[in-house]
Amino acid sequence: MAAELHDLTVDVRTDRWHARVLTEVSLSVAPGEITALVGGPGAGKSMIARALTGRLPASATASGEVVVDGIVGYVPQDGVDAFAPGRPVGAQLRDLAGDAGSVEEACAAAAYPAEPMGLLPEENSAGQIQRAALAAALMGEPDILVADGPTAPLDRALGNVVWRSLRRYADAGGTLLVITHDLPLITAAGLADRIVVVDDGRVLAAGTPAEVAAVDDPLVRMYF
Ligand SMILES: Nc1ncnc2c1ncn2[C@@H]1O[C@H](COP(=O)(O)OP(=O)(O)OP(=O)(O)O)[C@@H](O)[C@H]1O
Repeated sequence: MAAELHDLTVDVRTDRWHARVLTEVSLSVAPGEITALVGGPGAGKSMIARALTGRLPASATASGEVVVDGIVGYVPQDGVDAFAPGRPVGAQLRDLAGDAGSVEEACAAAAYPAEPMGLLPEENSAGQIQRAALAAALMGEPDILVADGPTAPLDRALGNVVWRSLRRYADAGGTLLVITHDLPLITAAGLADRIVVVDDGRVLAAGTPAEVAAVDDPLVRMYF
């Protein structure tokens, strides 16, 4: 099932400030593909992920359209946010799964080891809790998975394991949007089917890696 944004504009307004954080963002994420969402700090990547998963902040007002059909899984930028505080991760994963088999399967896919399961979410390291959050998201058997930096706190070896799992998820028909700074790695490995580049809340380029690499824009070229 596809996930789409049509002309999404998002403003955030707090007591302290007001800003337009997304401007007329349109994008489409297709089943069976890995779509990599890239951009610099503050470009609007997480806001796009939050819009697709119905998690825009309360301070946000949005116009445009979000089209998402099916079960949506979400890996937050900080894996801790996928869990309630004060209860061991393993217990929370078991609550989600209902049976131990699927916990093991999801943890293996997310490369989340057994050792930190007895720890609270906030006691897991950044790289551990991010993998636990991916396991939790996979356990929901989502049609659409939006993962905000699932490999960001991982080293290359573990990152490769997680990327291979994400590839398997897409190959099985899943619709996958991944926010990542691993673009050189995943394009070299042929892992990204489509790339969306954002800057300052706007889509600068979108298409296959070859199409995006050919875009004549200095900001886009910096990624290749
Ligand atoms: N809850 C919020 N309230 C107000 N503004 C926010 C909120 N969350 C993000 N922003 C602002 O929205 C803009 C886009 O932020 P976003 O988190 O989407 O960036 P990003 O591309 O994911 O960046 P990074 O790579 O640093 O995580 C930024 O200017 C940020 O300061």
